[in-house]
Formats: sequence, C-alpha cells, structure tokens
Amino acid sequence: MNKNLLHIRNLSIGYGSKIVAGDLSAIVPSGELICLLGSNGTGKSTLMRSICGFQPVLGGLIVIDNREVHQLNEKELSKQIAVVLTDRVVVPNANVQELVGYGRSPYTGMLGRLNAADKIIVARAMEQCGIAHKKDSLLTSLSDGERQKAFIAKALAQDTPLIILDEPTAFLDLPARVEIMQLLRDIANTSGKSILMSTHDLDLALQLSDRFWLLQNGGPLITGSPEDLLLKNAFQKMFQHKGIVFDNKTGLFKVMHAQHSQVAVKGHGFEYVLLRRALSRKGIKVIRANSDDCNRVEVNKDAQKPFSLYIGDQCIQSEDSVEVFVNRVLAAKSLLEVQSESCVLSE
Ligand SMILES: Nc1ncnc2c1ncn2[C@@H]1O[C@H](COP(=O)(O)OP(=O)(O)OP(=O)(O)O)[C@@H](O)[C@H]1O
Repeated sequence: MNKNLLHIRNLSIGYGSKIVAGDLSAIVPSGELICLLGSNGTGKSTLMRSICGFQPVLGGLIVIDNREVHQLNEKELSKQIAVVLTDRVVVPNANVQELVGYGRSPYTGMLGRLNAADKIIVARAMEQCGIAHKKDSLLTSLSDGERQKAFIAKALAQDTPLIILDEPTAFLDLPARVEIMQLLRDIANTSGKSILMSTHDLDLALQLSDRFWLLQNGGPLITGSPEDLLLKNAFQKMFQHKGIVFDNKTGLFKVMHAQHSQVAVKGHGFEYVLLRRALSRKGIKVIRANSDDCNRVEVNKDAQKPFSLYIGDQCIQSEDSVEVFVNRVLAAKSLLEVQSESCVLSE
C-alpha cells in the first residue's frame, strides 16, 4: 500500500463568506494518478488553487508530507507541489529549454543559474515528455499539445512529490488528450510522483487514472478507484440529467431518443445494429419481426444490398446505404408503423 502523500480533511473552500464546497475529505497516495471530476462551477479549480496554497481555505485541513499547506512558505511549497494551470500562460520570448529550466528555480540561487546537475534534470524532463526535439523553439511557436508537454516537463523538472494540473487536456484534440494522459500515467508509474488533475474527460480518466475525486455540487467529494465507483453507480448518480444516462458497463454516456413509431426488423450482426441506431435517431423503435409480419425490414449481411423493405410480403426496395434505406423506411412509415410512445437509449 502506497503511503499517503497528502490528505484533506473537512475542508471548506470558497471566496470570502461564500462557501463553494464543504465537507471535503480525501487522500493522495504516492505514485497515483488522480482525476478530479465534477460539473461546471462545482469548484474544481477553487479546490486545486486551495491545495496549492494560492488562496485561503474557509475551514478544515490540507496536509502534505505531515505539514499543513498554509503554514509552508513559498519556497517550501514549491519543493512539495508543482502546478500546471489551465490558462494559456504566456512566457514572452522563452524557448522550451528555458521554460523547463524555470522549474529548477526553487533550487537555484538568486540569479537562477543552472548547474550541471540541474541541466541534466532539465534534459531528462524534456526527454520524458517527448519535447526534447523542440528545446530551442519559442513557446509561441508550439502547438497546444506541445506547449502542454513543455509545461509538464517544467513541473517534472521542479522535482516535487506532487504535480497538480488544472484541466491539462482542455484545448487538445483526442489523440493529444490521450497522449497527455498517457504521459501523466507514465510519470506516476515510473517516478512515484503523485499527480492530481482536473478533467472533464471521463472516458479517458476511467481508463487511465488510479483514483477519482468526484466533486458534488456544494460537496462532499466521492473518492475511490474507477472500478469501485462504477460498482457503486457513482457516475450515474452524479451525471444523471434529463435525457442522458451513464452506462456503467461501457463507461459511455447515452442519449435518450424519443420514439414515436416502430418497425419490425428481421436480421442480426453489425448491419442490424447500425440500422437500429439510425432508425432510433429518427424516432423509430426497432422491434424483432415475427414470422407473420408481412410488413417488415430484413437485414441480410451477406447480400450485396443488405437492407430490404417488405410490404405485404413483397420486397419493394433493397439498399446498401443505411442513410438511403432509412429515408425509404420513413417514406413508407405509414404502412409499417404501430403507434407507440417510448424512449430508448442511443447505441
Ligand atoms: N475569484 C472568485 N471570486 C468569487 N467567486 C469565484 C471566483 N472564482 C470562481 N468563483 C466561483 O466559484 C465557483 C466555482 O468555480 P470554479 O472555477 O472553481 O469551478 P470549476 O468546477 O473549476 O468549473 P469549470 O468546470 O467550469 O472549470 C463558481 O460559482 C464561480 O463563479
């Protein structure tokens, strides 16, 4: 069992007399990647800023390495926690190597000169983050993903037991989001550092994080491994809104489609699933065809045109495109439909 690097107990966070969230208790074990999730405005950034010592807490405790965070001075804190913020921080005229070098500032003298050991740490951090080939590039010339890697390398060079990142995947496309999450996963695995990051990428967090902190509106935090929270239906409860359902088995959200009519369909396989999906998006529920259904759709995956429409037991149309076939079904809907109102989940 990893030792606990940080814990928060009965924490209240907010601004002045306004409590954003209270009754927050959680742990950060060493060497874990922890994802903080919650709806917009629940206070994720406020919580992270509070843990970093950037703003006062309204009650409770934050303890890192057996010391209360708000009793540490700036230099002591910078040796415990490295922070990567959401905002596109502008560091004018700095190249990647200089930025990562700033990560060494808690250890360098007044002039910020890097010694040989610092330079090795900076080079290693750039290497680990896959940004060494851009070491001489200005930050302003980098893509969002490359810039994020440079800031993570700076945090790594700071050599703290805890790295905190506020939405590090916010501006990135899917491959870059996966790459950054995998990089953070790799850092936690190989360096033993703990990483606490906020994110809205539930699907990636479910696959890559060791632990969730789920921030409820007003508090408390629900914490645990992804699998234990799935067992407890924690995500369903948290994200359940009208028309959206979280599927525990797949870890995906599904959208409710209102169904106004139905059609009998015979068939199976991938083609059947795709047709059912397209029909349900158009408000048509698919029911299994019985042997006495003269008006029906048949899906034959081995046929050149897999989708066929039968009216009065006569095949009146065959198509190989789902889109074209669904339009045919819609045109013939009055012949096929049995009126019924219901809802199904998207596939
Ligand atoms: N400087 C501030 N002064 C007063 N209230 C603030 C301040 N900053 C944020 N808030 C309020 O605190 C609440 C939580 O904001 P916060 O940015 O922490 O939420 P969040 O969970 O990070 O949101 P998001 O997912 O949208 O980034 C919001 O109601 C916000 O309006």
